[in-house]
Amino acid sequence: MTAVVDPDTGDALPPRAGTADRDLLRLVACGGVGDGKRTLLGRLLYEAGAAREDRLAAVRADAAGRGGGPDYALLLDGPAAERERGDVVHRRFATATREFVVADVPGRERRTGDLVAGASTADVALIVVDARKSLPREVRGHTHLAALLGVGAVVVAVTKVDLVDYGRAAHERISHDYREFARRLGLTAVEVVPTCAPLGDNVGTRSARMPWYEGPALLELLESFPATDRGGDRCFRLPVRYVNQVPPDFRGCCGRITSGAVRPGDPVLVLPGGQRTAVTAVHGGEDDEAVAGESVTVTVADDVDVARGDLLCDPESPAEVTDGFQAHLVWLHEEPMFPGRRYAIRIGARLVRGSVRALRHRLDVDTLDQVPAAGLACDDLGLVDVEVDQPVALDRYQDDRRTGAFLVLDPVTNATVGAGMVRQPARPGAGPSWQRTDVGKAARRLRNGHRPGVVWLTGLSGSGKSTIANLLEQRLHARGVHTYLLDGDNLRCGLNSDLGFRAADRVENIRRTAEVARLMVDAGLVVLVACISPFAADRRLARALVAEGEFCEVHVDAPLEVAERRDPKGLYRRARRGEIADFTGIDSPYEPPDAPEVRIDTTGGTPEDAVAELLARLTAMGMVHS
Ligand SMILES: Nc1ncnc2c1ncn2[C@@H]1O[C@H](COP(=O)(O)OS(=O)(=O)O)[C@@H](OP(=O)(O)O)[C@H]1O
Ligand SMILES: Nc1ncnc2c1ncn2[C@@H]1O[C@H](COP(=O)(O)OP(=O)(O)O)[C@@H](O)[C@H]1O
Repeated sequence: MTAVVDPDTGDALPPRAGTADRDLLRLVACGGVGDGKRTLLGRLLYEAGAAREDRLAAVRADAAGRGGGPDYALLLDGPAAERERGDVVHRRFATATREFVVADVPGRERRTGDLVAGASTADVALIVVDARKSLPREVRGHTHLAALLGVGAVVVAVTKVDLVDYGRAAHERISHDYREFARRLGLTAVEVVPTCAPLGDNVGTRSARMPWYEGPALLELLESFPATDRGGDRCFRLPVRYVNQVPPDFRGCCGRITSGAVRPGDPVLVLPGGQRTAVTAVHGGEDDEAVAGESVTVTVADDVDVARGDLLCDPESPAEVTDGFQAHLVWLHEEPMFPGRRYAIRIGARLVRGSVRALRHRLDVDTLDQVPAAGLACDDLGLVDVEVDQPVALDRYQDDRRTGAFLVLDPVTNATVGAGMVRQPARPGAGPSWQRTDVGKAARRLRNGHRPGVVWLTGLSGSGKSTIANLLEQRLHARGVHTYLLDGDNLRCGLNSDLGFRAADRVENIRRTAEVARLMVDAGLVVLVACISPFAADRRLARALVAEGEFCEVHVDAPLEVAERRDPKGLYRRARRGEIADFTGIDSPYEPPDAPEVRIDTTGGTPEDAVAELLARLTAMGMVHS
């Protein structure tokens, strides 16, 4: 067999001449640590004739040095950095009839994010199970995720059958249990192949040592699967990455077709706007036609409004336009996801702001149990309700894996923090929308004679928030400013009396407080908030709820030793004695603000000094008249 392979880089190389018309099959390979996945993949490369000569020589030298059989796993020596980091490695190789891309998912404990990266484009999951084991939890987890990510078929390679004397029983047991488990997930296309990778049994060719097995060898099986679904048969979708304007009148919509095909004359719908028009020209395809996977520039008739981030689609079967959807969300970041926090969300070519409105449950990927949860930690998977600030066009993931997937980004760093699959768009307008009232903020401002705003004091317990806020309110009140002080302790006596001090409770505490502050700003007040508010993301949320210039973040700064020495309520003492858990600064974190409008060091001056400084700042912001 001839082969195209780049096991060094794992990069998707263009196929060698003569292989261009071979069907591509995308595989995701996973298995537990020590289950023999690397040896099997190495042997698969070898059987495909895809191993490099110098690497084969190294394998032979290694075997001779050890005085044992060849270690085929050494053929996989992929990019060192990826292996060290434990990232997914992509390997491309080909046989005479077929080209393969294998996403090799590391068999480590934390793997949800890896699997999402490897499986979201895969056609077939190759799952490795040690013949001596029953179905390990991780195999169940891999299968669950593969099903969720739309991988249509599974090949279970039962490895190490030599260690069960090539017997039929282990194979039959695994085969039965696995099919039963997969059926519950709706996965019915399951093949099971018994293998011994070091000796090559049933990898490239059928093994004489297992006459009871009548199916094909692994490579034969993989060669026989239907080709990768590139989306060409589905309805047309083109996320517009940018609009190329060339005066006086050329306007091309540029992007990569994710599904279907497009030709001049085709009617198209521009979403989320909803304008209907027709394609006048397609640049970038062949013979005026372009199909899924191709990057194109499309021009349309009429002077319709098309902008970067829009979705061009087939009017007969359009994507849904919505400002909310239910989705499976995989969290990929060390900082947990909590409902209410604001994120950037990328769907297709569109980038919007939004948040998880509700976390319905966390899914235990191994047991399929739905577990109640307040947040999602790194590698957790949950079912969530997402709401976005502007309407977006999307499909259900099960209908289209490209326009039904989205990424969640940190709004400040732009790092990817989550990946999701749309399960169900919400009915447009199903959620409540803000009702405009005739007496608005502007009218109240006129009547009050000052601008409204939020003075948000954050800091450790005992740093001085309540003392300063209280004194500031007295001064403002004396000057005729309409104020209200929201103190953490007071809020926790009523509105937030159901909340404790775990991270998720604090997030909800600050979300509610910020929403109340927003309403009070709408009512024309200068709102003083005195809450520890230990997480920067939540303070950002509070800021984002009011208009530019209406938020003044004040870091009431005292080192832990000072706050603890003051201990006005005796809480530090109790926390040190272990009577109070999750106490800020002791066993719960505090993230100081990077760039607050005001930082007050309370180890120095008096509360009066602090208030004088704050008044000056609020005067400059127009909340107070001098
Ligand atoms: N475990 C623990 N950690 C921190 N604080 C505790 C805790 N248990 C009780 N208290 C008391 O609750 C007050 C803090 O409530 P907040 O609503 O400001 O906290 S937070 O913003 O949700 O973090 C806080 O008030 P201040 O001392 O004024 O900050 C304490 O009086
Ligand atoms: N410059 C200062 N600003 C505010 N409080 C101060 C200052 N110096 C000393 N303190 C004292 O520190 C304590 C702060 O307690 P408190 O205002 O209840 O803190 P917090 O609301 O942050 O928990 C009070 O006893 C206060 O008198």
